[in-house]
Amino acid sequence: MQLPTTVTQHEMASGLSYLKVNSARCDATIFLQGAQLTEFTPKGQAPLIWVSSDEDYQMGKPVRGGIPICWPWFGVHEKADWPIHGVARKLLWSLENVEEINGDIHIRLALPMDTVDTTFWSHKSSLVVTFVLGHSLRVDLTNTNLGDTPFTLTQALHTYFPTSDIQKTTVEGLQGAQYIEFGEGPFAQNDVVGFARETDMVYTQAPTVQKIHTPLGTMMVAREHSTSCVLWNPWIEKAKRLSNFRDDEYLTMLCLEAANVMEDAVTLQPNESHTLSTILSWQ
Ligand SMILES: O=P(O)(O)OC[C@H]1O[C@H](O)[C@H](O)[C@@H](O)[C@@H]1O
Repeated sequence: MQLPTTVTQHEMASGLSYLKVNSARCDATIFLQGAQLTEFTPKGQAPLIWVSSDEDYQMGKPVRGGIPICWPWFGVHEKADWPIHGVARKLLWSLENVEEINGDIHIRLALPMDTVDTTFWSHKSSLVVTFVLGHSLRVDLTNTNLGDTPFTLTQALHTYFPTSDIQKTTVEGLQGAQYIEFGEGPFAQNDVVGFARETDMVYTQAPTVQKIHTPLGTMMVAREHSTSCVLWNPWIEKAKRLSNFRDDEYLTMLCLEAANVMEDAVTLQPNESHTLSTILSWQ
């Protein structure tokens, strides 16, 4: 495949391959494993995406940060020994297309379905992700039913955002939504959300745009074809148990994840497609 001059492919000593984008509009990094974006920095602005400084980029392990793709289920499966957040984030995706369109770089990857363990997903389907990298970042995750029976899945674009101080960080735009936390709820979200403890809220009926206010600036987070999202910060105790996560890093990150979970799960009839999208930028 002929890459535009602004996109280069590299390999780490661990064997992980990644694409590097250095365009007039942004710098970005996307790993083929998990189709996981780990860097997006609009030109002249601060990084919009967080990755742990403890990350060691190993094969078979999702990177702690960036945008892990959770598919074909989000969170802990009802079969307790199945992997949390599904299987797509650990598998090698194939690079389908890279092109520059009106100054934006479009990168498309697909999950080769013959690499998905049929214990976990046996439906005839396709899963494709497209990153549109410009002054902002757009991620489109498209599922298509290629079989002759319907199926249902849950999923999320599990985006890690930076902050310089979680205690001075708020999320605006969830007011009016309902949330479940630690198996309890639904509760009504009436106010702007702050952080003072472990946070693991699954929102439904969520407005489509949130603003994350941090001392670094305000980030805009929009979703399409999604009425659910997840807000997460592990706080002190859970931070100690997480892989590739320094004990004090809960102070400098949060996740706000575009999702299709709970009543927002996706059911696709034969030949039907669904695209979950998230659009991210500094305000
Ligand atoms: O450590 P991971 O498997 O990447 O999961 C990290 C986190 O993802 C989501 O935000 C879940 O709601 C959390 O409960 C989970 O701890």
